[in-house]
Amino acid sequence: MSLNLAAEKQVAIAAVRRACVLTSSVFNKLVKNETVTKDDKSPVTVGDYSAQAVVNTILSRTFPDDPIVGEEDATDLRQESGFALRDRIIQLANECITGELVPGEKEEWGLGPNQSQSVDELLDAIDRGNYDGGSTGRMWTLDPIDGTKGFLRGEQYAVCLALIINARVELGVIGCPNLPVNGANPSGPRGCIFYAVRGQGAFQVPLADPFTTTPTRVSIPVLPGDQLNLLESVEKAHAKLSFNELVARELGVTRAPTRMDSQAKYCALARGDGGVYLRIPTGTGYKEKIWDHAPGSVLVEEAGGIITDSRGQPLNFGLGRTLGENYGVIGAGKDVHPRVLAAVQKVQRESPEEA
Ligand SMILES: Nc1ncnc2c1ncn2[C@@H]1O[C@H](COP(=O)(O)O)[C@@H](OP(=O)(O)O)[C@H]1O
Ligand SMILES: [Mg+2]
Repeated sequence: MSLNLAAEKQVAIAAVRRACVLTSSVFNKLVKNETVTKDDKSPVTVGDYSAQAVVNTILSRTFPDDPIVGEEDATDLRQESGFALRDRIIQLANECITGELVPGEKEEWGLGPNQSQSVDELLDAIDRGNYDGGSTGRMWTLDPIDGTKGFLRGEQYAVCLALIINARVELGVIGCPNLPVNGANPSGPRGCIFYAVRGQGAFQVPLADPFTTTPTRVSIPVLPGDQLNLLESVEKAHAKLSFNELVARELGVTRAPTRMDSQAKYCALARGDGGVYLRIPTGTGYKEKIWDHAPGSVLVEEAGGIITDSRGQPLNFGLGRTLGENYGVIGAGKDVHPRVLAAVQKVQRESPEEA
């Protein structure tokens, strides 16, 4: 049975859009600014905290009883050493919250010129992301800047929000400020929001105007082997890319892989930008976080795809803040997924040093 979730969807899209405006402006003000050195992580810290403050403020107003599993917590900002950072974050969050309403937004969501928040209110909002997760009831997952490395490079990153009910992802919204609106035209206009409610399909809307534009339904086309390519992380520490090469060979994939940071990969897969999402653990014991996969997985499933781990099991969003022991992630269209899974398992058997 499909839940309606119309109100949740509307609020989540609005929250993600606001957070994308905020993170884009942080990038333009701080990262492009010559005074920030290449290794300086402060823009991403400022962007992460303030975007989480904004999204959680909106969720607290609209769904006050829902817990939130968010990536950040405000402990560091409550110490004296964090006060300078805290003040920048509060200012940015309030600028974002008090921006004029756009069509589709409502003042009772805590948005608009009269809704400025106190320091304590915003720190408490950040800390509302400290829920431990679990297998029952409703909870939101939030990654305010997924793909922090991509954000700093001016490449792909995403603002990612999902609603999980009884361990099943029912709603996912992903904002991609730097993703081309049309995957076939990489130099064209950028900035999209993708969303899906389970049972209702997957959609793309422009980030600049998500409520008044007719949504485009996205789905994964049936692709012949020679048109497939692998969608994979940029960061070598996040996934075993040498394993992907062996799987590509096994599948007869001739196209070069597409490397991009963040859940923008799930979005690219969902709209048929030629791919198979493949994330094989590097063997460090790292556990995947639920906020890094919840919205992307429902989006791909609603676009007609399948998401499993390398055993062929569904991802388990009911174990807490992580997905538990890491068996990786495989995402592909329904027709292709069984072949990818078989190829992954074959490489695991035949090249155990890679598995
Ligand atoms: N060793 C590791 N293995 C797998 N994923 C990791 C990892 N270390 C960090 N990550 C996660 O990978 C995410 C980025 O995904 P991708 O590799 O697809 O771009 C990061 O999200 P953040 O950037 O929000 O921290 C982080 O949560
Ligand atoms: Mg992340």
